[in-house]
Amino acid sequence: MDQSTEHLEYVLGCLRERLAKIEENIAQGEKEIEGMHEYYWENYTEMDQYGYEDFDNQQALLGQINANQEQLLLRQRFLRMMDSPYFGRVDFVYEGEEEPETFYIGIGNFSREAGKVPMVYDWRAPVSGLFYDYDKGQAYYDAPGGRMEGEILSKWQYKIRGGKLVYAFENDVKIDDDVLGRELGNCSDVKLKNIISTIQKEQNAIIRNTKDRILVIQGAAGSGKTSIALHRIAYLLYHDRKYLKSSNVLVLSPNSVFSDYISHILPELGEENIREMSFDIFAYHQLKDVVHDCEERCDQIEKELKFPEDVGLFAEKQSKEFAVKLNKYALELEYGLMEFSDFKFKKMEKTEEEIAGLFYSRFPDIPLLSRMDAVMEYVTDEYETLAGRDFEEDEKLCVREKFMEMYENRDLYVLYSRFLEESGYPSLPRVPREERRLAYEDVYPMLYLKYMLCTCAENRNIKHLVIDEMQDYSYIQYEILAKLFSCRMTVLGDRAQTMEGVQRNVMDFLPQVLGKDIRCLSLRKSYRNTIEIAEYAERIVGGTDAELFERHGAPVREVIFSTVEEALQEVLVQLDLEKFETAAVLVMTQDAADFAAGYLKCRLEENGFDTEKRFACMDRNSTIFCKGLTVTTFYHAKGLEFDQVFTVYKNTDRTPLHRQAKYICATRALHELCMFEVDFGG
Ligand SMILES: Nc1ncnc2c1ncn2[C@@H]1O[C@H](COP(=O)(O)OP(=O)(O)OP(=O)(O)O)[C@@H](O)[C@H]1O
Repeated sequence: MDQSTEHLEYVLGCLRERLAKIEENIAQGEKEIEGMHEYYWENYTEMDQYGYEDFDNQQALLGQINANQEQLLLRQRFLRMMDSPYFGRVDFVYEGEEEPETFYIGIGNFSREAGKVPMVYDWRAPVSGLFYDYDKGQAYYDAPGGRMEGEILSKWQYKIRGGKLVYAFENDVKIDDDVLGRELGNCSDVKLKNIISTIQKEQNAIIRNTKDRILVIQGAAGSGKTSIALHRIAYLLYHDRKYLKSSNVLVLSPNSVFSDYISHILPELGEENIREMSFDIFAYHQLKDVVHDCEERCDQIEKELKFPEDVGLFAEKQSKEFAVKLNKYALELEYGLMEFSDFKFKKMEKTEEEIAGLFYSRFPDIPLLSRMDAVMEYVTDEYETLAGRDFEEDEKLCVREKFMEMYENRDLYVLYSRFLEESGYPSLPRVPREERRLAYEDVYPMLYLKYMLCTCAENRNIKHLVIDEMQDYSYIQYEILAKLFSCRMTVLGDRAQTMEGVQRNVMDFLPQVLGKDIRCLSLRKSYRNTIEIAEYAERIVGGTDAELFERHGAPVREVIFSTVEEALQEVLVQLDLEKFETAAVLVMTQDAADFAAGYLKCRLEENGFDTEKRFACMDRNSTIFCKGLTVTTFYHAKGLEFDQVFTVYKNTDRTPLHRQAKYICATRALHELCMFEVDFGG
């Protein structure tokens, strides 16, 4: 047995022992909990009348439950480590010492007994930085007690699966790229995978950045932005357990399956999953008292694809200039909207002047439409104190109604529509609430106006916000986000993947909106695609400054067909789900996706393919990312990747938005890409 295997056996043995002890602790803990329950039920009638004993019992029970929970989590981690206890090793000699120390690095800390020196270090521990940041030679890491300097004598990389050593390499011959190449050459694990064994130096600097409140990562398609953002969250959770819990982190996701797509990274890294939110759904919830329905981003994209010459006022209405106009309008409403009058309810009285005085002088900082509530509460409190009694509920309603009558109008829909008209834009249709469907171009401006006119509850529970695909959010959306969240942020994106005709660089305005303490870092190296695919994709957008990872594959196949059916027939010929785990047919519009999905599903079923399990047509309502073949639009495929991609488009699809769409499709492919054009004449 060689040294590597011997050490592995030794660590696995220790893990087994520790697991056996944990099992004992869990069984013992469960017994204790059961005993406490029994004791309680047998004795609760005799416990002291003040509840002290009851309280003590509850505390003890809670303590035991927490202790057991901790043991269960440890068991989970160590069971995972039985499969692969570590993936790296650094032999490091501290300055002034002679003997090197060996550090094994894995998914989590492991020591033979709780509190003893670890046999394996968590990849997020300070010492593990040596593994990611340095080759052999002088190196240092920053420990809580200060900087630790020394020399790396050797560095090793291991692949261990099912407790068996697949390979072990000493790392001074630039094996990094070999190992990474092998990892990237594998078929996708269906969902996004953790990359802890091959994190690159430039990526590590971002993951371990704790200094900057707002970190913006700009990077080429496939440069690992999403992966890094999630590893960064895992790192921050590990280093700041007291302040940050998984439930304090929120991801703004680009599509409805994204949450499923990233769902197993954090649990794999021993953390609980984080929350995810679609901004469009959030906006709808915020406006549903005012309108019946709101269009989503995908409705807007579909419109732009179908009627490219009539893109409407979308861009204009999301701009800074438009937000400035809305600000001005909100200021004008300060006086224009108010119709103060004398107030009288039973013996409670106030003159028009008194109310206006309170409104403008006492509560000037409260947004206009929420301010009258403050005035009402003030006046009511005053009266109730003097009268020595509180109003009944129905009286309160009556009082509120009278106060609210002092607004000429409180309907946000009407106010926004008036603004449009006054500013020279077409107004909104005058229809009852049940028929109000808000066009996408008006959703965020109306929400912006709402937050100017009504108090917006800042989301204090969220302490870290991740914004993926940052280029897809507009100025006005960032203004809204800034009002909602004042927490730390990781913002990531790629301007080359903008879903509009013109590529958007949000860094042009982000510092104005989020403040100056933004650090912007870029990732130039792209890992997802083979060289052939990446170079092809670059040509679509006229080049990017991405550095490509040297991994070769089949050339991109470009074929022209006369009908969509012929193109889809060829998809069936080329589709290789023996070789690949995931494949996708990506098209421009939802109609095209529905047609392709219907056609392919029928043909696949004729051939005995299990479409229940291995086929999906992904649309705005999908929430699961599946193995097998997915048919969807380019905009739903944002942020995802597939082993084999077929893009089917028409030869007439030639607008700048189509170009962006093709780029997004092409960069989704890991190993094989087919670009199928259908000749519609034209
Ligand atoms: N250091 C790494 N080691 C192994 N794989 C990596 C590494 N960095 C990135 N990858 C892989 O590259 C692919 C792209 O990563 P990811 O989806 O995070 O990139 P992205 O920049 O968010 O892409 P896009 O903007 O195109 O959606 C994934 O398969 C990921 O596992």
